[in-house]
Parts: sequence; structure tokens; C-alpha cells
Amino acid sequence: MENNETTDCDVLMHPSATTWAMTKNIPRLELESDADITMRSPGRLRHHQSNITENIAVLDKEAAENSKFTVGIQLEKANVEDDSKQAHAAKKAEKATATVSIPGIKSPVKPSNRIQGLEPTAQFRPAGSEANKLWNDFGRAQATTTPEACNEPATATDFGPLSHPGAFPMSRGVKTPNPGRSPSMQHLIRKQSSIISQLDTTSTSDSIAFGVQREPQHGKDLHVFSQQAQYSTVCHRNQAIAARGIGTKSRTPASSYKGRKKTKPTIRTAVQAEHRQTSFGMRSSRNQNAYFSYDSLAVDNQPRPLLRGLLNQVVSAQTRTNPKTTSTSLHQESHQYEHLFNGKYANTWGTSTKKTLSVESPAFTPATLPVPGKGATISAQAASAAPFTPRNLASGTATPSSQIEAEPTTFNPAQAREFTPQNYDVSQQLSTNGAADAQVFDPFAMAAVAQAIPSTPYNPYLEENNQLGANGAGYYQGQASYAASIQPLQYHLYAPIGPHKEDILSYQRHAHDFFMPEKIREELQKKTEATLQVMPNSQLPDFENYHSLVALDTTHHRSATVFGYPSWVYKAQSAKNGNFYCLRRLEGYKLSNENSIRSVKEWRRVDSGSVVTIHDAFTTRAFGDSSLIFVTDYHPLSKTLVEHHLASPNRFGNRIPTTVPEQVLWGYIVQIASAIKTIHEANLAVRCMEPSKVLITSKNRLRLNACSVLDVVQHDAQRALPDLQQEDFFLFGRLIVYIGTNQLGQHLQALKPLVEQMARTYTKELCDTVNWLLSPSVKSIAEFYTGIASHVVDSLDSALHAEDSLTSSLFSELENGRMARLLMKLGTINERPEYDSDPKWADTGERYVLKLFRDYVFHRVDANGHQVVDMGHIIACLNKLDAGIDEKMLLESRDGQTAFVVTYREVKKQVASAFADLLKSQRR
Ligand SMILES: Nc1ncnc2c1ncn2[C@@H]1O[C@H](COP(=O)(O)OP(=O)(O)OP(=O)(O)O)[C@@H](O)[C@H]1O
Repeated sequence: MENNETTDCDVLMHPSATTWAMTKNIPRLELESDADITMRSPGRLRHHQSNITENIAVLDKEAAENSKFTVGIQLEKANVEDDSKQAHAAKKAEKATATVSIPGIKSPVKPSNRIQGLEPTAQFRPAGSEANKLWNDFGRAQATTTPEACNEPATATDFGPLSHPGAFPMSRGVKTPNPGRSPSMQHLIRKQSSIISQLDTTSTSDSIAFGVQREPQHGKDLHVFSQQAQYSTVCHRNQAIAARGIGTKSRTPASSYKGRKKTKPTIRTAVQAEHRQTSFGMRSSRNQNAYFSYDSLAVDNQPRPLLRGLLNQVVSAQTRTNPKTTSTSLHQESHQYEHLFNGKYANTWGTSTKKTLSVESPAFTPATLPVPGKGATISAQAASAAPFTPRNLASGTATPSSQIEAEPTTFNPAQAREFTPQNYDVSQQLSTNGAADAQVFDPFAMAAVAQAIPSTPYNPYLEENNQLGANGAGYYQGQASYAASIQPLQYHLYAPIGPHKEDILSYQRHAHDFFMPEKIREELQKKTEATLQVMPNSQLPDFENYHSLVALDTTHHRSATVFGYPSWVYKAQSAKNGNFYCLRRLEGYKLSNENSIRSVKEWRRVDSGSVVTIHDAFTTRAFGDSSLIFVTDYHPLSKTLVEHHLASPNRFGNRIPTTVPEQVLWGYIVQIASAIKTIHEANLAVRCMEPSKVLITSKNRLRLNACSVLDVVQHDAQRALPDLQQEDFFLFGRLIVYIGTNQLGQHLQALKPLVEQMARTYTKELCDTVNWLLSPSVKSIAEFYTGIASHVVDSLDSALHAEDSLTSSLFSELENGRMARLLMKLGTINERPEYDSDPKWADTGERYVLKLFRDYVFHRVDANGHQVVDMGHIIACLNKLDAGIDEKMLLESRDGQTAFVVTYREVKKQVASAFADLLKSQRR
């Protein structure tokens, strides 16, 4: 015993397989003979992975002679996607742990890298440990298989995809026994060890894998059949082994093996003796065929290849010591190890793996690195392999196995190994879809400012990633390398969120999926147009900071009924900030008290979605009189309630009373109540709630207008605020009556018949609400809200729906924004007549590719030379370009003389570079 500590290793690999291992990214660990080894296999862990390509044990005779043996396993972790699955798989693996002690094998000479994400699969034990004692007991144990092992259901996905193309599919309809679970399978495996040992000692091929040799003629597989058992094993060039049993009938005639190597009869003998009607291995879920790989040749929960490899090594080591041993005697000798599979462990593995673990045994840690002299059999690649460094250990000591086994069943995410994608550049760790994984992008994070500027993680959403990324490499010539994301943004970044009204197939898209709804577009465009509208020969003056006045009044009717002064409304633009405002002018108002106009200040603080915001009030003589001007928000194309509900004329100019739906009316009520609540809470009163002073700014969207006007013009009246607030309720009730009945009445008496009229159209609840508002009792807005609570909730719900659909529309515009940016860039580059006194700039170098790309996207022609106008193609191309995906396209010049095959990624790089050149020359 050389060491008393326990170490972990995942893989034991012979040097002769190093090259293979390196290509497969398999860590290596070499062992010397004469050491005790206790091995733990990941067991069923690999069954939970979908892409296990190899699982192989390699045995080399030469290595055995040099007192070394190797066993290799590759377990690809990359497909265990998320932590929970990893943890789940690791937990299963723990359960599947088996312990085997093999005498005569030394401690590892050079530990190497662990497979990331896997639990330790091997632990080294001192000679004479409890494991050895168990080992010796095996011979006396009987072969049994536990019910659990047999009954555990196996699904098709238990076995990964076909490990190699050379594996034979099992004929359809042949039932495949659950590999490693049935007693017959255990039996097979027991005997398989014999085959292996014999092959190992008789074959001289380098491609021996578990003693099965590559077929020389076909350079592919070696099919080994017994005449009776019809058993075949296959060793593919990648050394994965598949085997199948197809019952008593062989599909491959034995004659096809004429002239094969001498190893065949030996195998045949072994197989003939032991294996009948047995099949095992890997099952394909897709075509019902069964594929068998050697790695599944195991009892359930067993360290299959490792165990077999070690077992064979022991056998071959013994063969070495007695060169005269015949294959038959080897076969017999091998049986002494069969108790490994059918003895005590076989029993306990099926029931409780914990029992069999020799965790209490003292363990050793490999203390020495491989002696250079001993590395004669180690290839250069193996020798230069990175040393094994346990990832989770703070100290340099190896992980004691007991630590891992102590809590095998509890789920502890912290124990789950970090998944590191093997093929990625670790300097750019990205998770799916480009989101930063290990380092979350946070532009405000200043943690590392004290140190040297850290390399900025790639932010896929940043337009100019090179500029500050990579320590400002973008600023220095020669370092501005294009840092595209390893996992590019998905070109189909259209991820429209609901609400979706129609059920269409996933690949189907409406044109309006890519753009905002026509209705909204039209409305917004009209509003923009209205906002920008000017009157060419306007006589309206410019005053204060306002200019470009446009009258908004629809009639020339001078009405002083509401405010006591004729009022005019204009749209104007501010010279201060360029914004548009609405100016309400009270004609002929003479300011007698400065304080009156100050009350507007308080109105500025009123912030409600249902009140037109007031900004300022002042007097002016610009109109040739003394006018009072109120500056409020401008809501283009808004209408007053009178214009909307009470004055809608038919085509003959006659007004047709239209009944406002009750739901709409409730919506108005809730909005006005909300405005009143805000105003009353600001210690103000609405005072003016005429239908002509309530604006509808968009569909069913109300805003109280001209609220502050009466506070100014009737300032001298000095009415108490509570009175005014109580009056607001009456005005509110009256407003509802006007809208509900489509009539305007001026007096309280005139209201009564209107309310009765309402009762014929609307529900009692609405009429009661109106009556309550009109009643003389003292009210509060909170009380009112309590009464209409259910309608408030309804109103909120419809507001949320409206918001959802607007947000959804916004999404499509977001994507259009991406394309617009790209088009702008392409537009500045393509066909540019000159750049830096170089008239050919746009047609040379990388710009030429962009020119061809432009033709590819926009100027397509069909086979007959007719133009093809395909918006979908344009959108797809631009989005792919924006994402910089690896898809290739063929760009051809117009004369057909030049053709490029480029990826979108390259074109994106060229766009970025050409545009950067443009900006650079502009700065100069
Ligand atoms: N803040 C505003 N933003 C946009 N348009 C407004 C704004 N305020 C009023 N208007 C519009 O100006 C026009 C005139 O409004 P006003 O309040 O004078 O109504 P009116 O029907 O003329 O009432 P009155 O007969 O009492 O003058 C209306 O069409 C109204 O839609």
C-alpha cells in the first residue's frame, strides 16, 4: 500500500487510447498494478443523458505487461442541461454506486482531470482493506438478482442514441430484454468476462477493446458468432462495442467469417458455451430496432465497463505470469472472478448499494506523479495532459470518498458540479440565447473598478460591443477584433406576446405580426399629422413663447355660458421646448386680483390620467384685447363629450341620438370618479364638469378639461371648498344623465324627467348611482368608490387588457427598430459615391460583399430574370444579419462572374467594420 488516502477519479485510460481520449475530451488516469482499487461508477447516470456517444473500456496487453492497465469511460455531461437534472442524475448515480476491490492493482500514478459535473467514479483503497475482504468473499457468494433490479422499468430513452454506426439493429419484433436487469442478462455478463479475458490474451490487434477485435476485411466491425447461440459482438472503429443476440437464428452466416483471425474460434467457444438467446444493449426508440452496446452489458447499477476492464486486466495479468495458459484454462480462470457479478455484490447492488460501499475503509491519495521513466508507454499527449485537479477542493488534497457518500440521497444543488460547455470559449461564457451566464451583465456594476479594468462580459444587446469590451480593445488599432457572440442572438427574435386572437400554426405569420396594427398606426399617424398641422395664412398672433397657433374650435359660435367669457381654444408650439400645447383663451378677461391667477399653481400639481394637465396661466394683449390664457396639454384629435355623443349628425346633418352602452357609461363614471378623487385629495374642486369640457382623447378615454378656469375667473366669489366639492358630485351626476339621455338640460327641474328616461334604458344600479350623485346628502368620493367597486374592477381589467395589446404591438415595433438600424447602416455604405477621396470605396473590399448582399436581399430575380418582391425574405435576411448567425448564403454579382459563400456572421462583421470606417472618417 503506497498511500492511505482516498482519491477520486472519473476515468482510467490507457495511453494507447490517449489520442482517442483526447479527441473525445476524456480525462485520463493511469494506475499501476498491485494496487487495490475501489471503484464507483456513475452507474445509471449516463442513462439520464441523451447523448452518450461512447462508454468503453480499453484493455491493452502491452500495458498489462508494464504493470499498467487502463479503462476508459466517457460520460458526456453536456446534455444534462439544467442543474436539477444534473442533481437528479447525480443522485441516481449515487444510488448506483458499487464498490469493487481488485487486488494486485496499485494506486494511481498520475491523476488527471476529472470529468466535469460527474461524481467521483473511482476511489483507491489500500490493500487489505475491507474491500479486499469483500472481494475474497465474492467467490463464495451465489448469483442472485434482486426483484428491484429486474422490475425497474426501462424506457427506450434509458439508452442513448446508437453509439456507433456499426452497431447492428436488432430485427423488428424481437423482444429485447431489459439489459442489466434480468437474471439472464446477469448471466450473460458473468460469462462475458470470460470472453473478454480470452480475447485479450489471444488477440494482438491494437484495436482490441474488451478483447473484441476490429474486423480486418471490412475495416469496421468484428462479428463473432457462435454456431449455436448466434451471438455476435461488434467492435467499431471507435471502439464502442455493440453486441446482440438474435435468438437461435443467425442473420449472418458463419461462412462469412472464413479466413478470419484465430481469435474467432476462441470467442466462438466461449460464446457457444455460455450465451444463448440473449440480447442486451441499446434500444432505439424511433424505429423499434434494438442496438446493443457493450457499455450496457452490466447488471443494473453496476460499474459496467470499468468493472469489466479491471476484471479482464486481472485475468490478463495472471495470464502474463503464466504464458503457457491456454484459452481454455483462461476461461476457467476467469470464472474465479465471476463471483463479482453473481455473488454477494450482485445481491446487494440490487437492494442497497450503501451496504456494499466500503466508505469506512481507510483510503489513500496518490501522492506521486508519474515517474518519467515509467512513462515509456505513455504517449506524448498523455504525458502532456493536464494534471488532475479536483474542482471543489480548496486544498490540494483529494476528495475523501466518505464526504461524497455521506449524503447520497439529499438533493443539494451546491454539490452539483458546475456545467462547463466543452466547446465554448470559456472567456465568453454565455447561456442559451446569448444571455450572460456566469457573469451577469450589469452596466452599473462598479465592483472591480479598483482593479484593472476587467474584461466586460459580452452583452448581446449592446450595439457596439467592441468599444468597451475586452478592455477597450475597440479603441486601439489592431485590437478591434469582432467579438461576435458564440451563441448568436436568434434571428427569429420575434417573440410576440399575447393576446393572440387567432389559432394559427406555429410557422404561420400574418403580415401584421411584424408591424403594429393598422388601426393604431392610422390613429397615431393622424394624431401626428394633427399635431404638426399649421395654418398657412394665419392671422393669429405669436405671444410669449408660443407660436404657430391653430384654432381648435369647430364653430365660430361665441359662447360664454360655461365661464362667463367667450373662450377659444388653440394649438400652439412652444418656442422654449418645441412641444405642443393647448391654449384656452378667455376673451376680454381683465385680471383684477393677482391671487386669482396663482391658484393655477395648485392645479399644476394635480397628476391624474383623467385630467388634462394644466401648465400655466397668464394674461396677454396679443389678441388685441385683454385675454386670459390657460396653457394645458394638447391631446390631438380629441373631442368633447358633446361632439362625441350629443352632436353626432347623420348624413343629412340631423343629430341622431345614440344610446351610450352601459358598460361605456360605467367606464366614464370610473374615470371621472378617479379624476374627482385626485382633485379633491389636492384640496381642489373640479367646478367645471360640462359635457363640452370633458375630452375624449382616445377610445372610451376621458379627461376633464378646463378644470382650473373657474378657480381663476370666479376667484372673488370665495366659495368654501367643501361646498364646491359637494357640488362636484351633483355636476358629476348631471353629466352622466346628459350622456345617458343624449340631452342637455340646464336646470335641476329639467333633470328629473331625464333620470326617469334613463331608468328605461339602463340598469337600476346605474340609475341609483346617478340618483345618489344628484341627491343633496353629504358625500365623499371614497363612499362613492365603495358603491361602484365591482365596476372599478371591471374597468381595471379592461384597462389591463388594453395595455397588454398595446405592449404586444410594441414588441413588433421593437423588432422593426432593429431592421431600421440595419437599413440605415446599409444605406450609408451601399453605393456610396466617395469615401475619403476614394470613389471606389463602396465597391471594393468588404463593401463589395455588402453590395452583393444588398442585391441578394432587395433585388432578387427569378430564373427568368423577373423581379421577386418578397417582404418575408427581406425581413428574414435582415434579422439573420442582425443576429449574425452562421447560416451561409451564396452572393452572386450581377454579371454572374463573382460569387461568394458567406455567413450572416461574416456579413454582420463587414457591416460593422464598414460603418465604423465611415464614422471614423467623419470624426476626422
Ligand atoms: N387640451 C385639448 N387638446 C386638444 N383639443 C382640445 C383641448 N381642449 C379642447 N380641445 C378641442 O377644442 C375644441 C373646442 O373646445 P371647447 O372646450 O371650447 O369646446 P366647445 O365645444 O367649443 O365649447 P364651448 O361651446 O363652451 O366653447 C374642441 O373640439 C375640443 O376637442
